[in-house]
Amino acid sequence: MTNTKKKILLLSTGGTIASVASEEGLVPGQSGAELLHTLGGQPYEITAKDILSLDSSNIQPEEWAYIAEQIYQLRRGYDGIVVSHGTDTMAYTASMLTFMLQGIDLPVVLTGSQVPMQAILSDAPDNLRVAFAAAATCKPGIYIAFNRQIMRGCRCVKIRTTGFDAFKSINMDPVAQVTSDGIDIKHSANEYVPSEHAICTLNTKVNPHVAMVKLFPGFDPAMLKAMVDAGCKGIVVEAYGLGGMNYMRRNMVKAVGEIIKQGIPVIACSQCLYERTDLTKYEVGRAALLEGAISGRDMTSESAVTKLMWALGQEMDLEEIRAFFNKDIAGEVTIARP
Ligand SMILES: NC(=O)C[C@H](N)C(=O)O
Repeated sequence: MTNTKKKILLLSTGGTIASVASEEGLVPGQSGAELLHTLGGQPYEITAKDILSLDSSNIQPEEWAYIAEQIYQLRRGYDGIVVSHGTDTMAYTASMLTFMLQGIDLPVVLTGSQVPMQAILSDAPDNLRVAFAAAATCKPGIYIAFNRQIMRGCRCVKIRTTGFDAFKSINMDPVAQVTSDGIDIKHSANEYVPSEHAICTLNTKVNPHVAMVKLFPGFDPAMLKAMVDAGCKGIVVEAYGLGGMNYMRRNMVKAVGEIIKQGIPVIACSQCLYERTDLTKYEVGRAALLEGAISGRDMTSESAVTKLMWALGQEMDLEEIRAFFNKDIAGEVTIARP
């Protein structure tokens, strides 16, 4: 008899899901095999591999590159991959994997939990079960599975510190959900993102010399210039509302213009979680646009900053980065106006 079970690879990286109590507080301590043991039997053939054991607060560009390499090198022979990961920076990792692994040819599903797997009433078993089901049935792509929803990774934001409903898919419905009878997953049409890459490519070059600044009334634009003087090669500004920036008294618009004239890209995103940036509507947005600010449109800040790091890693110049931000690489941005 042939074995028809789907083959899934579990890559464990740490996070609360794998954490155990220590005198210093919760620390990752459980292996992927231990997570699987607690979870119990699954209708898949699952292989576990521990690649990191970190709280995700410690996951940085070096770890993104390593995770991407592991996915790229180990993916052959599997129907899908689940990456167990801390929740704190999961949305950043998912976004960056989207850019590092363009044209990914199997589903890669990140998941984690708010309560360790070891705790009796943890959310970990449910999240893992849904992640495995997603890895077995979703179209190729990078996803986050959490609290019964499967979301495009590059659209996700962590919105809760402790609640089980920790992730929201921003400006795009979840690509799939667990059905109310709990038997299946209901997939939606926006699960599939056509890729320019016919084959999966691994490109882990990033430039982490970027800054992300949340604007607030009273912010001194000289700070922005100080960042550039300190070696910053690109800035994401979380501006107000549709992307507006102040020019009165403290002239943020002028500072942005001066930085762009030095060839340094400035991406204008919104502090608002939902809906898009539109620099054309108000004078305070148009002024920034005239100075050369690049609109982040409906991207999350997590996606914008990782896209910028990746673009700078490819040594794109200002105009190439502008063109790159006008393109949808893997479902992270809506280019056409509704
Ligand atoms: N819920 C979690 O996983 C939080 C943890 N500090 C982490 O991100 O690794």
